[in-house]
Amino acid sequence: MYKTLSRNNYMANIIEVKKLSKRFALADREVSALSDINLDIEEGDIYGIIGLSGAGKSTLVRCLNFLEVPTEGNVIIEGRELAKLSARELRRERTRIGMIFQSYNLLMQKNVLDNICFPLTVHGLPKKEARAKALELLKTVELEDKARAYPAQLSGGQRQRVAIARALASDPKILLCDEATSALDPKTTNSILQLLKEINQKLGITIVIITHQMSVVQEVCQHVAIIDQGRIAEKGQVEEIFNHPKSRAARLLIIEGKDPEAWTDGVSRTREEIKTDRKIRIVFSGNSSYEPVISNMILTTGHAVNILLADTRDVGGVAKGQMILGLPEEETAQAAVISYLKEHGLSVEEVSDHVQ
Ligand SMILES: Nc1ncnc2c1ncn2[C@@H]1O[C@H](COP(=O)(O)OP(=O)(O)OP(=O)(O)O)[C@@H](O)[C@H]1O
Repeated sequence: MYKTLSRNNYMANIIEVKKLSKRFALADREVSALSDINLDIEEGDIYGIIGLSGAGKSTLVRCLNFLEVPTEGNVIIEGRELAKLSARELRRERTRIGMIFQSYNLLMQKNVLDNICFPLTVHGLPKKEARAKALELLKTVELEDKARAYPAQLSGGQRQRVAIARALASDPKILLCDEATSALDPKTTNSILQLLKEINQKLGITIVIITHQMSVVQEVCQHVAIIDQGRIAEKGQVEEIFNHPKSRAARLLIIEGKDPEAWTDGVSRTREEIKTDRKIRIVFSGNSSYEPVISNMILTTGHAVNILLADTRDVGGVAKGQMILGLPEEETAQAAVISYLKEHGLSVEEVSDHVQ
């Protein structure tokens, strides 16, 4: 249960998933949603679980708090084996695990304050105390001025903030987020992710984020597990997996992006222009600023490249992310471009049209 960090310093796993499988029995057949899942999530981590549609993400997140009981295996929360708990103990355990969803799940007939008070009064907290706590939580999510508003009067981002405040009301140790930003535009997504980061740092809550977007994982997660057809394809530190994706699923999610808007408008036009299909992927992992690198490369080598995919962000003046470049036709020009990029500290790998 404990990992040694140094001689006197131990990092505890707050969630352990052991050999977990989940099968659903249908009238005529059985569906295997998850097979042999093993995960260790450290206390204080922001852990991403990413996969394509149907991979098993939602089933896995529901198994983490036994809303869905696994067919085999176990989940251990702070040393307590969920499979061994009575129904009552399980209900108590669940109050320490908050959950938010893509669809917010707010009570539309109640105002914001009452939505947050509801789980508190249900658990017996006097109304006055519940309201005081709900008002505090509204400050945490920066919605003090919306206490009397109804969910229908709020934007998607504001509704998700209310859902977060409600999830925090029972002082959880863990917050599970199931596609919590999938319905939001990029700017609102970012503000919700920053709020989750703040909650993680200030309140010390461990956060598990289920998503199909690598950009979400990159923005906030320290560790990630990639799930493919119900199995863990790859797991580890986000930066390591992003820089060197090995499994088919990781390469699909990272290199092809599955985020079609990330591809530049000129993909088809560019493919005609370059007459060569040779493409490389470069990864910016922190010590280079991408615009000067690419423009300096063109100036120095005299060879142009086509930017087929640019999924880069400026983090405090430092480039993070990736680009896929279409190389010039001539082999000597290709070699010059590749060696320039490598000399300037970028990781370079060849990519094919279809990730295998
Ligand atoms: N209650 C259920 N009964 C039968 N099959 C189910 C049930 N829940 C999920 N499944 C199946 O399990 C597999 C995994 O589904 P799940 O919803 O966990 O995937 P997901 O990665 O969350 O997908 P999405 O991103 O599309 O929501 C799918 O094949 C799905 O059809």
